Amino acid sequence: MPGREATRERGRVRGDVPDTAAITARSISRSFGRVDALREVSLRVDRGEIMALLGHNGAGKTTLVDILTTVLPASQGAATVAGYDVGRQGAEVRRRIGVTGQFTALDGRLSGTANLVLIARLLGAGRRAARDRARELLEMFGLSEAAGRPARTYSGGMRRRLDLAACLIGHPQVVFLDEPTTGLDPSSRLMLWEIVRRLAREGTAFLLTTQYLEEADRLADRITVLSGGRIVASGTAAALKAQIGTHAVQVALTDPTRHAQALRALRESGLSPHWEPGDALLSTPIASPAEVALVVRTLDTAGVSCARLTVNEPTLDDVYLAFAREVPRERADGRAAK
Ligand SMILES: Nc1ncnc2c1ncn2[C@@H]1O[C@H](COP(=O)(O)OP(=O)(O)OP(=O)(O)O)[C@@H](O)[C@H]1O
Repeated sequence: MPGREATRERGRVRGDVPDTAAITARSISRSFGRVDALREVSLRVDRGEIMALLGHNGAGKTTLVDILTTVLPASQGAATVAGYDVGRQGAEVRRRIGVTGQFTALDGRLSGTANLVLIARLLGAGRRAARDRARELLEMFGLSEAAGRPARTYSGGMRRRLDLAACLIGHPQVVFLDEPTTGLDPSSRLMLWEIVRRLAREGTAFLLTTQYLEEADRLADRITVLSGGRIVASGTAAALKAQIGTHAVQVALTDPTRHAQALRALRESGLSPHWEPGDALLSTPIASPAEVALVVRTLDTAGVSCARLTVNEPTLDDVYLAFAREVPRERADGRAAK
């Protein structure tokens, strides 16, 4: 529609936002009373890029996504999505984004097709175009066979796929995925990753929040780690891994009650080990394979013996724990600063 297009171009934020930017956030802060949920967060996601947002519970992920999707105003700072200012041009932003979870209220009595057709019609598509788009998406998500069944008969995984299909109906330029594969079986997970990659290759930008470090590692072009409302690390998985060390040593202790002692000794040797109750292995990133000897010597001197020791590439767990630790825990929990 040329008129609408012209209005869109006039409304586009002018200035320093280059054309390839799908999301820009500059010094975004948000407080809830005395709680600083986000503190001076700046990031950029380009068209066709997949960015993963990693963080503990309460790190600020939802708050950031809510601000970028115009659900919440920022207390400070500015952000654009698809070229529009989220504070001043909310309707323009909303027209160009897809948000998963938004359609969890899909009508269970309606079939998969009927649900998608209804949403397409609400977005202004003609009857024929709505049906075509619904068929295309149901096929893309492996739901063609179930297309005629009421959505309430779908499994959890199928409903999640239908939800993502629903958020893609309007060909959004930017898609926000909240924990996209939580609860999905491995094959549904792979299918979803494949669809996301394909859409990204076609130019759609994705911002996904995930607790699955493997998901961020395998799917995202770049990862942003949030802790206590601040960005504590950002970069490709490879760059983040390189920042904390080239390898990680994983150790299974012969006596599982000696973890605290092992952690203390390794820290005193200048290493950054981590282990949580319930973990089978204690892991510590090292700067070079030569430092394996330091780990062995340290544990030996501390009188802690190992049942097994392996050397691997650092995992995102190593990355996450190394960076997130830099913010005091009470901040990560979101409690107000003194
Ligand atoms: N409406 C609100 N009122 C008060 N505090 C809030 C509100 N929304 C969020 N917070 C606080 O802001 C901080 C960040 O919360 P947020 O939900 O953004 O974190 P999150 O990273 O999405 O966590 P989760 O993984 O648990 O969803 C938390 O301390 C939270 O308690």
